[in-house]
Amino acid sequence: MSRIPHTAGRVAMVSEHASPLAALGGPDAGGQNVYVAQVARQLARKGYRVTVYTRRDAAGLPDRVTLIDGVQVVHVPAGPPAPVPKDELLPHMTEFGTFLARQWAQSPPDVVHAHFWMSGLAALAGARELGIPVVQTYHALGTVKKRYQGDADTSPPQRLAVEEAVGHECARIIATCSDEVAELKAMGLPEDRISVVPCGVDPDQFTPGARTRPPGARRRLLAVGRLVPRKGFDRAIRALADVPDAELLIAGGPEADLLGAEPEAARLYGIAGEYGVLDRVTLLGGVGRARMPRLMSSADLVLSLPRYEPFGIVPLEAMACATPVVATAVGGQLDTVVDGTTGVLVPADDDFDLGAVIRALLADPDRLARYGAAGRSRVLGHYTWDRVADGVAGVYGAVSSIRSLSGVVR
Ligand SMILES: CC(=O)N[C@H]1[C@@H](OP(=O)(O)OP(=O)(O)OC[C@H]2O[C@@H](n3ccc(=O)[nH]c3=O)[C@H](O)[C@@H]2O)O[C@H](CO)[C@@H](O)[C@@H]1O
Ligand SMILES: O=P([O-])([O-])O[C@@H]1[C@@H](O)[C@H](O)[C@@H](O)[C@H](O)[C@@H]1O
Repeated sequence: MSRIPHTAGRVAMVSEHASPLAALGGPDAGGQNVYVAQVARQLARKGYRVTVYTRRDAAGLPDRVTLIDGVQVVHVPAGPPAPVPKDELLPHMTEFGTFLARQWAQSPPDVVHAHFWMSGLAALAGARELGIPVVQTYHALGTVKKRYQGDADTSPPQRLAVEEAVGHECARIIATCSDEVAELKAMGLPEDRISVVPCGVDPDQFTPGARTRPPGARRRLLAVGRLVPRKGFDRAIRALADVPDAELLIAGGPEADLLGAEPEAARLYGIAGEYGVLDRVTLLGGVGRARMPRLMSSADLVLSLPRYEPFGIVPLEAMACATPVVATAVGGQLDTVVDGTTGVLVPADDDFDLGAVIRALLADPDRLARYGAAGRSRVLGHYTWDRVADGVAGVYGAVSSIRSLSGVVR
């Protein structure tokens, strides 16, 4: 592709805790980081100039980093220049918003795209006086998190009210799936200001690979995500007890040699011990982006078993690798995984006999191959980051003076 002149418009993305430069798999680094990095890259390819504002979480970071031509990442001073759990960041959003207001007064973007509720707050603080339109993507909703996590939810108490206020004030909300639209409507947010644009996958990075393993090797089940209880890795471990000829790999968390200090890793190994499958479960720790496609292609099945999931990028990555998915019938997985075509949707409730579903699939190579091929073709048709960026650019065009160049600049 030849170098593209940047003519389409200036986009400011605000992603307070989720940097496109971060390593993935920890409690606060996952899908939002991937989304921001990928959409920013694709927009730049289409001719937009994108600046991503994310919190400075280490003293030595440069003020500004070029991600690729057309995408800059700015490290915003807001709170201590050290890691802070995202649920403790709210008090630093005033400083974040003041920084944005100062930057944008000097050099205003055409549109601001805020990611997560706290970014919405900071983005509106920076953009309000200047009249710059703010587009909001929540990635996760406090109402849903509270419903499922109850007292275990460590979000600050202001989250629900701020989330709602941001939704009322922003120019447009981008929801990622129909389930999220229903949740937003239940919050009282106006449907006519909600656009649905899903998340995506890079089909050139995530490609089908050889699934060959040495003779006699166990069948491989894989689960991937931030190493947090709500991702349902415990369900995958319990199901493994009913699938005698398989191993389960779990990717997520810090680097493998630091897993020992991770309470969630200890909890999962404890469950594996209790169910007698310790010798067949391996926690890999955080797996880098370069290794992920090969890992996903090496699996016979990817298990995505969260109790709730706003969207879920992991099933798309598996499908792009032609690996069938067993997923809980929740959130965005209801849109992406087609039951009986690209995988199997299972109830999120713990009593369901997951082992039986997995055994039946592993015993049927034709079905696995069929589901894998259908998954790949589904992501190519609906879920590439390139398409996602077109959808996002369409929303920018609707709320700002940016002329949408989707489909023109390639
Ligand atoms: C609870 C919640 O808020 N979930 C949402 C969150 O992402 P959340 O982080 O929960 O989950 P996702 O499955 O969407 O994304 C995880 C990403 O991290 C990657 N990964 C994970 C572990 C690892 O070791 N290495 C690695 O690269 C995965 O390959 C994937 O690309 O925002 C996403 C983007 O809106 C949504 O799709 C999720 O529904
Ligand atoms: O699951 P959760 O704790 O609400 O919040 C998550 C963040 O911590 C994570 O960084 C991000 O990638 C996800 O999109 C999601 O927003």
